[in-house]
Formats: sequence, structure tokens, C-alpha cells
Amino acid sequence: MKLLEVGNTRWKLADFINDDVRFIGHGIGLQDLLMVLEQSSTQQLMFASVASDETNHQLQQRLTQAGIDFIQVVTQSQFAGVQNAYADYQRLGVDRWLTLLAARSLTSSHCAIVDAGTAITLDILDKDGQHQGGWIAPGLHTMQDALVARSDRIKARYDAPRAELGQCTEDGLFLGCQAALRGFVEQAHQYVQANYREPVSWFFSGGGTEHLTLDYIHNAQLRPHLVLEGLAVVARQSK
Ligand SMILES: Nc1ncnc2c1ncn2[C@@H]1O[C@H](COP(=O)(O)OP(=O)(O)O)[C@@H](O)[C@H]1O
Ligand SMILES: CC(C)(COP(=O)(O)O)[C@@H](O)C(=O)NCCC(=O)O
Ligand SMILES: [K+]
Repeated sequence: MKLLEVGNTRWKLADFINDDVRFIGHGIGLQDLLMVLEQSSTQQLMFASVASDETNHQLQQRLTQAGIDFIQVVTQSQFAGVQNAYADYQRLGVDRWLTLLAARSLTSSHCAIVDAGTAITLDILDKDGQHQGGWIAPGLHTMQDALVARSDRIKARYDAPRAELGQCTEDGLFLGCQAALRGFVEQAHQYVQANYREPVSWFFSGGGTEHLTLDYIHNAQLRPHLVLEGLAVVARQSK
């Protein structure tokens, strides 16, 4: 079986073999995705998507046409020992939900999860499996693009400059947004330190983790594919 996450920017695909998640690759757009699925003669697929209903409907149609058996995983109010904090539980992004399931399967301590993609999110899961809620902010490229869209003289660069201070607009914008992203993590760390006495396991996921500084955080794990690991938790339980 294959596992698929459809994010707001990229899709990520993995093989689920012998209880193991093996990352295959990522890409952009439905066309590329279907090509990869067909080339790897996929028969069974478990997927989760934060895309629009329209995009999801299109994906479902194309999978059916390609003869691929699929299950779409959606956010639940509770599963595998985790309780969703949202009153309207379905509104919690399924990617966030899956990172909670993955974290719970990896440790029974308190967890703080940061997923840096199109958005950067924080989710706190206590040791009893109760999700406490979290934060949502724009991710690095999204922050840059927002300012480009609302000003006339600003352009963006998406690769990291070597400098610490920008001596041109593009560098200044990148470094400023990166500082905001790092500030998000620092604030999360301060919040956790002030509110939890027992050890907290930190998980960092998503395509944007390379822009963070994590050396001051104890018990920090880089797990770029935590959402796919969450899908594996669901796949295991549905066997
Ligand atoms: N080469 C890259 N291509 C696209 N995004 C990148 C790249 N390197 C870093 N990123 C960062 O990762 C984000 C996309 O991460 P990803 O976890 O795939 O997002 P999503 O789950 O929202 O689709 C981008 O918004 C950007 O900040
Ligand atoms: C917060 C998100 C935009 C993050 O998406 P991503 O950056 O992973 O593509 C996504 O999880 C989402 O659409 N969530 C629904 C709103 C919520 O979780 O409250
Ligand atoms: K995210």
C-alpha cells in the first residue's frame, strides 16, 4: 500500500511495506502525482488532503479511473488514544491530526509538534493523549508572498542568503520572515516551559524545518514526514 499526503504546496508519497514508511518523493500538481502512481503500479492508496473539496473530488475521480483502491483519511474526534481539542473537530487540518497520532505512537510523554510548510503550526498533546490546541501562522514563502502581493517594490528570493542582515531587499525579506518563523518556535518553547513541568518531546516536521534553529530545544526530533507516519498509524489499525 502507498501513503499520500496532499499539502497546500506539495504532495508527498511513501510506500508502506512491512510496517515501515519508506518515503518515495514529493511533487506539485495532480498530473505529476498520477504519473508517479501509475509508474509505480499503485493498487492501494491511503491518503489525507488539506486541499479544497473540489481538488479532492478530482483526485478521487482520477484514482477511480486509474483503478486504484483508495481510502481517504479525515480528522476524527478521537483515535488511537488521541482526543481532538477542537469543539468542531472536523475543522482541525487532517495533517495536524495525523501528526498528533504519529507523535502519540512514538512517545507517551507530553508532545509539542511544529509543522513548517505553507503554514507553520504548533500543536500540543499532553501525556494523556488530550490535544490541547495550537497555533497557525503563515510559513516562510507564504509570508514573503504576502508582502510581495501588497507592495510595489518588493521581490522575493526563496533560497537562503548567506548573510545575517540583508543588504538588498530580497535578502532582507527572506531573513526577516525567517526570523519571524524562528520567533514562532521560541514563543512556543517559552509557552511549553512555563506550562509543563514534566519532559516534553518536540517534533519538527514539514518542508520548512531547515530554516529553524533547534539547538536550544531539549528532546527535539526532526521528522520531516510526520504526517505520513500518522497515516501509517491509521493503516496499521485498519489492517
Ligand atoms: N525546494 C522547496 N520547494 C518548495 N518548498 C520548499 C522548498 N524548500 C523549502 N520549502 C519550504 O517548505 C514549504 C513547503 O513544505 P511542505 O511541508 O511540502 O508544505 P505543504 O505541506 O504545505 O505542502 C514551502 O512553503 C517552503 O517554505
Ligand atoms: C493549517 C493548515 C493550512 C496547514 O497546512 P499546510 O501548511 O500543512 O499545507 C492546514 O492544516 C489546514 O487547512 N487546517 C485547517 C484549519 C485548522 O487546522 O484549524
Ligand atoms: K504545516
